[in-house]
Amino acid sequence: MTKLSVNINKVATIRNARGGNNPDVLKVAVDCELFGAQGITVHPRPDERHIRYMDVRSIKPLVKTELNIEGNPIDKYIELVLEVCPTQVTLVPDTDDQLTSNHGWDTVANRAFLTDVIGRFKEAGIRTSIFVDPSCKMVEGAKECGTDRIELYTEPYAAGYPRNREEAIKPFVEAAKVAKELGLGLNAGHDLSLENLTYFHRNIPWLDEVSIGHALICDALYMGLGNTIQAYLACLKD
Ligand SMILES: CC(=O)[C@@H](O)[C@H](O)COP(=O)(O)O
Ligand SMILES: NCC(=O)COP(=O)(O)O
Repeated sequence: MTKLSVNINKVATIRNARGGNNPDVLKVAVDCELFGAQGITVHPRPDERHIRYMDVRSIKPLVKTELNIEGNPIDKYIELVLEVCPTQVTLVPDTDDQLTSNHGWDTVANRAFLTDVIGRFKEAGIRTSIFVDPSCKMVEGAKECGTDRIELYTEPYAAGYPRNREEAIKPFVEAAKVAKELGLGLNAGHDLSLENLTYFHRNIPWLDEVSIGHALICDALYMGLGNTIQAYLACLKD
């Protein structure tokens, strides 16, 4: 079964535009679960322009499914994750001024650092995932770091899908096969949508989780949050 984790960063972005508490990010997290989401993802960035560190602290006791905290493991992020103790932590190599995540880790060059950080989170009982490009070498490198899972960075798949989906999926299937052979859990995310999700899942049915934010929140403007979550869940049916 592939779980749907809803990334609520975009909800926080709208709230932050006016400085008040509308929409209420905490209520949205709870409602996503009521509507069928099997996880909540948050991605706090150092400038807190999306979800804030304080939001993450407040969300933890409310989430009844799985809380996934994504981000670059700088010191204050590591402290936050160890304090909140989510179900899963996903390490993403973002720079501070990045518009959004746009690449995975070089798991070979950063092996010592990643091994150390992964070890600290696992010692605290937190499942770990490393965000990687669809490269067999990077998946093997992630395994060497001791992580439980990887998350495939799916933007290139989403970008290539309208032109040639057979070509776009190829490196992802290869990387996913390597992950499976190595016994790594498998997540995927970035720019997945109602257009491209079914095909991705059909070709990699052993996916453990997808985390989806941007397209899902955009769809919810037209379809409503409940209908939208149900539509995404339907793409993940076995
Ligand atoms: C790692 C990843 O791909 C997502 O967390 C993505 O970066 C969403 O973040 P924003 O919606 O805040 O851009
Ligand atoms: N890990 C990917 C994620 O959480 C959401 O990415 P997107 O759907 O907002 O591009």
